[in-house]
Amino acid sequence: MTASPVSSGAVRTALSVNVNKVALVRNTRHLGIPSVTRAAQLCLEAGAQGITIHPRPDERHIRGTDVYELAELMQAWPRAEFNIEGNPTQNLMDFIRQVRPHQATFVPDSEEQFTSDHGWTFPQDAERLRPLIAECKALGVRVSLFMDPVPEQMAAAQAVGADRVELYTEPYAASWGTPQHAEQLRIYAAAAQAALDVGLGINAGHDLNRDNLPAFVAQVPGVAEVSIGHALIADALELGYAETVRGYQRAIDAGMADRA
Ligand SMILES: CC(=O)[C@@H](O)[C@H](O)COP(=O)(O)O
Ligand SMILES: NCC(=O)COP(=O)(O)O
Repeated sequence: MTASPVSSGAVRTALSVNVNKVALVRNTRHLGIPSVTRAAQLCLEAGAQGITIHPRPDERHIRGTDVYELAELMQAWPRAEFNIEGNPTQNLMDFIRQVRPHQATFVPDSEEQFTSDHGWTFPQDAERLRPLIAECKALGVRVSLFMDPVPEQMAAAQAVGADRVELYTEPYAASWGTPQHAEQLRIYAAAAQAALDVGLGINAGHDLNRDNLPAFVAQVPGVAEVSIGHALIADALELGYAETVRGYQRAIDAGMADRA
């Protein structure tokens, strides 16, 4: 599913479900359950507009086999998007070359990193990213750069060839329910506007959930995609995938209804 990154008010925020944590549970036994492809299928049937994975080099959750099995599954869902995240200086590019997903999200994680916790930094990262971005785009794969919400960094992200930025939203999520929430929204809105102003699309992710999602979608302009995994899969353990995805869709719809 694509969205225009320019007319922020017209952008429909797509939900891309990250199934990393289904794989994490699956990997604790040699039984193949819970199935990652079944989880993706059920989420897509319930209305998710995409599936996201982050095949880390240590295969702590998503394994190489998952990448190819999900790519095959996505063939049956031509209106949905496949988003593969990773560090392009590690193992990501081989998957991109072989699978050609709709989107590659470049994340500057080290191999042993506990989870993603920061974005790229310019100008330091520009020259090593530029050829890798160009290769993805030559393969017809959209490139999104995982970024901290720093307005001054957005022009450099565009200049290196990115199509979109994914705003790293843990600081926003951590502010939920605190006096800092309003200020965090202003920070992310300014970063998103700076990205829109240079023609970048806006994605967002990390620690988003049903509670903090509506305000983010309402107050941060032009969010084309949210990729959500940890909290959504946790909710699905209680509610099931279908009801959970519908709940997250309602949260997005509520945010869009409140857009200025
Ligand atoms: C980039 C990001 O914020 C997440 O998509 C990432 O996939 C989280 O990785 P873990 O699921 O390994 O914590
Ligand atoms: N890019 C963010 C993502 O895919 C999932 O992050 P989280 O919801 O697991 O924190």
